Amino acid sequence: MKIIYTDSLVVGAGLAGLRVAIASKERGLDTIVLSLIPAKRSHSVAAQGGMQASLANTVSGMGDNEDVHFQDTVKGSDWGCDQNVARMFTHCAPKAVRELAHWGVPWSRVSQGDREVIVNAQKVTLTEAKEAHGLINARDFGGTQKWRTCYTADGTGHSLLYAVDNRAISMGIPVHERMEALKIIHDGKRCHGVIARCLITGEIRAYVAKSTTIATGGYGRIYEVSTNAIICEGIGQALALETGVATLGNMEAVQFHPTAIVPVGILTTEGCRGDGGVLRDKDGYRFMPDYEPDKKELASRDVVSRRMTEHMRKGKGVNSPYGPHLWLDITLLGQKHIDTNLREVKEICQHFLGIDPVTEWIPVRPTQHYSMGGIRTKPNGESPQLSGLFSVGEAACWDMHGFNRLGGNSLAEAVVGGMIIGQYVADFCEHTSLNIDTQLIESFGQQIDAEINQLIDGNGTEKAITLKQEMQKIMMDYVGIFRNGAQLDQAVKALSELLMRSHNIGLTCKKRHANPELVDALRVKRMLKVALTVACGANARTESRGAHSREDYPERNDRDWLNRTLSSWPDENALLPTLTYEAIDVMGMELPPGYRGYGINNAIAHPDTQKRQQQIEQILTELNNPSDRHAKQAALMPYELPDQFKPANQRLFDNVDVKGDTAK
Ligand SMILES: Cc1cc2nc3c(=O)[nH]c(=O)nc-3n(C[C@H](O)[C@H](O)[C@H](O)COP(=O)(O)OP(=O)(O)OC[C@H]3O[C@@H](n4cnc5c(N)ncnc54)[C@H](O)[C@@H]3O)c2cc1C
Repeated sequence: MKIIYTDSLVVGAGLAGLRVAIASKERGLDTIVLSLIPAKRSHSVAAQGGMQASLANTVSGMGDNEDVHFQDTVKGSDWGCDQNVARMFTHCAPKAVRELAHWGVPWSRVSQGDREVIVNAQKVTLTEAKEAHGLINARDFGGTQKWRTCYTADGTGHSLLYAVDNRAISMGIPVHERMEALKIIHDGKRCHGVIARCLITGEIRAYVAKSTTIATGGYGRIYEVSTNAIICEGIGQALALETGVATLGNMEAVQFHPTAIVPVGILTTEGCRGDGGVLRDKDGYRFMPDYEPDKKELASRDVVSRRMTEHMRKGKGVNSPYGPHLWLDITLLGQKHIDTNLREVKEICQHFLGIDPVTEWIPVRPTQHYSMGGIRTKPNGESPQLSGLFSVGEAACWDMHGFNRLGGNSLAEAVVGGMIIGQYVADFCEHTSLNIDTQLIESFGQQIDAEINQLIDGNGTEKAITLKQEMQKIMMDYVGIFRNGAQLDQAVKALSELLMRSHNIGLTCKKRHANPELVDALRVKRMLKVALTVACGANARTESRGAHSREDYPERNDRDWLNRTLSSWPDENALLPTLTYEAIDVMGMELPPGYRGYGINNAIAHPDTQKRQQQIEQILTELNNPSDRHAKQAALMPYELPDQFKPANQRLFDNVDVKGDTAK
């Protein structure tokens, strides 16, 4: 087995992984990136709508800053996030957007003067300031108080990934494509790299490194219908899980996006609603204002997806051969707007539905979209259990999203998280040395060899693709938008049986090199373990928080459940994960639990909430300069950041007293 040594190993060439690799390389470290596919085809490229950062250039973003973005993120998470991390993130997001502009991202820009937009289905004129002309623009997205989502039409992920990958190429960072990481090399305390398999030749290689960063994206494809690319199968999470040491956080927190097209599940961006599109039922009636009078279509995604499902359950969905759906109406935005700002959506509608969204409504239904759960890390991105193992982006539970992430906060997490964690990874590499017994490396390589030999030479009778499809259906039917104990019990039982059956997989094609059947066989067992962490976590969490919605426990229960689920895998033969819980300390919160401002207001309070609220009031009254928001925040909840990111962000209208909504 070939052994390749490096300082900083990054598994995953999406936005998050590449950004960490750039940070390592900038610090002079030898850096290698592994990817299933060419970097520019990573799933980040599919992101449409935009990236949140509180630049406050546009008139509807005036008054925005880190504090407002922080509040939106914490409320969006249904108080499930790590508020320290949300602070690190919101502070650095404007810096990341400007850095990306410097690297060539053609952000949509503000044009001074009047422009007509659609707000709440009405034409409204916005007047952009002369001073803002040419600065980075922002659009409205769900769950935010300000227009904060920076965008390049509806191809934001494409622009970002191309710019970041081009930057990585210009720095000479090697991406080893078609290399699939299958096992983490570790000694129970320290991570030493991965064993990977070349998808073309079948060669098994060891990559041994000072730091190993898992940036493999989400696990959406454990579901039957998902907006995710087909490679988003959760193998990164499985890598960590199979160490038996590293934990996964909040795996039950799975987001359903309100507007994927029916039946195939391709996304139409939240930008459609952000720009003024509305949802209609079978009668053409705009129903969201009845459910959410304040935010309407722009409540956060978990809320809108549930409201849509409720409405369809009342018989208001449009019947189709593929089940009921609702309509997304963007006709009111007009051809020019759609052609310039939503052109990918238009093409998707034309190519996959044969309709023109300029004149016709789009059939949509909530569909699996995002993984809030992932490899649990500390705020510096490192696993609390395995030193040298880092994780970032959708693969990780860093945890800035809690139980629901806001639209536009994920691209931002990938680049901002990559920017910050990249520095911690580089620090780690600079202060550590490679010291590993080569026998340990060989033993992990032999485990993968043995697994492949068993599949090829054994006489198993199960088909990997069948097990995968059964798993995907179980997840869709029983671990979806609305969950209940009876169905979750069924899901756990059925998934465990599938896991048992996966030990008896056999192959029709016995080739060791490029062999999709072998790839599926290696993955499905891992995917099933990931699926079990989701189903078991959901079954155990007897409350509703963010995207985790229990019909039998409809309240958010801060008293008993203000915590993070940690899953680990006890041993190779186990059929269920072990769950433990990490408390979220209310007394350390800058923003104690409260009402989100949308959705149902039914939380059972945590006993410390009132105490912390009083403590905050006390701290604020004792401040010398209560109008200095940086001093205020530092007094309430100081947080760590690498030095270069600490300076305050500057905004065009910093010294202007902004009152209320400036739309006229
Ligand atoms: C259709 C769609 C639209 C979206 N639009 C938006 C948006 O407008 N705004 C927003 O904020 N978010 C959006 N998101 C979410 C956002 O795009 C993703 O969360 C984000 O891009 C994930 O980036 P990442 O770097 O973590 O992972 P990815 O971009 O998924 O990259 C994962 C990488 O890991 C590699 N990999 C995976 N497994 C292995 C393995 N075992 N071995 C080696 N390599 C491996 C892959 O090859 C890939 O390079 C959207 C998501 C979807 C599905």
